[in-house]
Amino acid sequence: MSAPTAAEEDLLEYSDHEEEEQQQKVEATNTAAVATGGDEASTEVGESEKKAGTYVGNLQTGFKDFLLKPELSRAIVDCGFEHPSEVQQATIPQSIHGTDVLCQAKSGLGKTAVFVLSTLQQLEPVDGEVSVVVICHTRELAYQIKNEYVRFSKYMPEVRTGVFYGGVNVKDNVKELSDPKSIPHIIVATPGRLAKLVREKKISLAHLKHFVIDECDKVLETITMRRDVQEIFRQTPREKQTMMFTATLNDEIKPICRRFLQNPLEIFVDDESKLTLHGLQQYYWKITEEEKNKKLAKILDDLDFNQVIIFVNTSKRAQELTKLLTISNFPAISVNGYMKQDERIAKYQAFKNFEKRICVATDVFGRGIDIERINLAINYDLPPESDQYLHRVGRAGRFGTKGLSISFISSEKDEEVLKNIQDKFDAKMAPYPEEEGIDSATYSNN
Ligand SMILES: Nc1ncnc2c1ncn2[C@@H]1O[C@H](COP(=O)(O)OP(=O)(O)OP(=O)(O)O)[C@@H](O)[C@H]1O
Repeated sequence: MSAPTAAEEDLLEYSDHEEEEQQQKVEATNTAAVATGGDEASTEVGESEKKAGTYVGNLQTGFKDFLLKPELSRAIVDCGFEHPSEVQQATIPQSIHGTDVLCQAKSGLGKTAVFVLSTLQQLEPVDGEVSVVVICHTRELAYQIKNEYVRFSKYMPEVRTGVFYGGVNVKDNVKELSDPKSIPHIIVATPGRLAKLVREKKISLAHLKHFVIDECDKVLETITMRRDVQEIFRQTPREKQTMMFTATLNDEIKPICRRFLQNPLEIFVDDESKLTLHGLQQYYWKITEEEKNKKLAKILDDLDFNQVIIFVNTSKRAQELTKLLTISNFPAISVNGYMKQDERIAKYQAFKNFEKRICVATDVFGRGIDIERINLAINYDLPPESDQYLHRVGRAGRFGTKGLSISFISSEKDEEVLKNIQDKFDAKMAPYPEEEGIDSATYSNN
């Protein structure tokens, strides 16, 4: 097979969900389970898992109980983390010792810190050797994860982290990889660009110790990405730790994940209704397509939001809506697949820095993106499938905070998806109370 051209390579990375979607069928069962070695006859996570709405597990447990390196413990304190969340408590004690992990846990409850802390704890940096690879499905998420590594390795000045994704000049990557003194010990990458660098022997993964896939269901269900991941994986040593994370994991993708894993710790929220975020109020609003702009303006006028993310289903619609909002005096940022990569990252950073309060995005921002001040997520277009809904609304109400989501329902297809969401996730979605409004105290964290 010939190597892909630059344009093809860009296509290998997920941009907007119109490209590839698979309807997923998941059977919900009634246990939140931790199992090892692929044995799904599992043990329960613990009492705290059963309490609806809890995000911090046993408050007696502190990060100090994990006996992390002092330089890591200091960085955790600096980041303001006081207690590990449930998923962190359930996973870190084993993952810091090199156990493989397959982990499904709610959005926004700190899966990133599980693999960042576990890999940094075990890392012994050697010049010229890549020890950790983290793969994720979008460039903005790769950039965000790289920043998490920078934050937590603050007191480990010898550790270098690099980020590689399509849409930027490959020569810059090659330059960084050509000198042992600049080769990153930790690489965060999207699959297309990393596969290219591996294929062209610009990078050696012969010393790799940890292989992580974030949003693993998305990465592995998208055929092009799965092919790239396999190609990369084949270039890594057999003896290594492999970890995978997501909020949604259906029964079809689980066995595919397991092919990469050896005797893993498995953490599943088998009862999908437990994936609903309890700090998040969810509403739907049945309106026509033509009414959407007027109703959106009403929401933006009426609600006292901190930052809002508005999801649409195509890049073209993102651009048009951003333009319309801006001329209507709602200054908005857009992040979508039509933009040049450096512009996309700049907009992401500007929104994260609170330079604008409104962001119109496609599914480029639908998963993983962590912006603390977002307390309102609007589905201007409903996504075509229910898992994606869960990821999108999870951008509001991060780490147990309060938030609000409003979804426009304007077609028969939307009605169908709405029903699936309500059946699957036990989401208590109410009609949007246009007349009486919503008390801002119920969705503000101030
Ligand atoms: N123990 C903790 N204490 C306080 N804040 C935390 C803790 N762990 C994580 N956070 C913060 O919670 C937010 C959400 O974490 P993160 O992005 O890792 O969630 P996630 O589980 O990966 O979500 P998603 O499934 O949406 O990608 C981040 O801002 C992170 O810094």
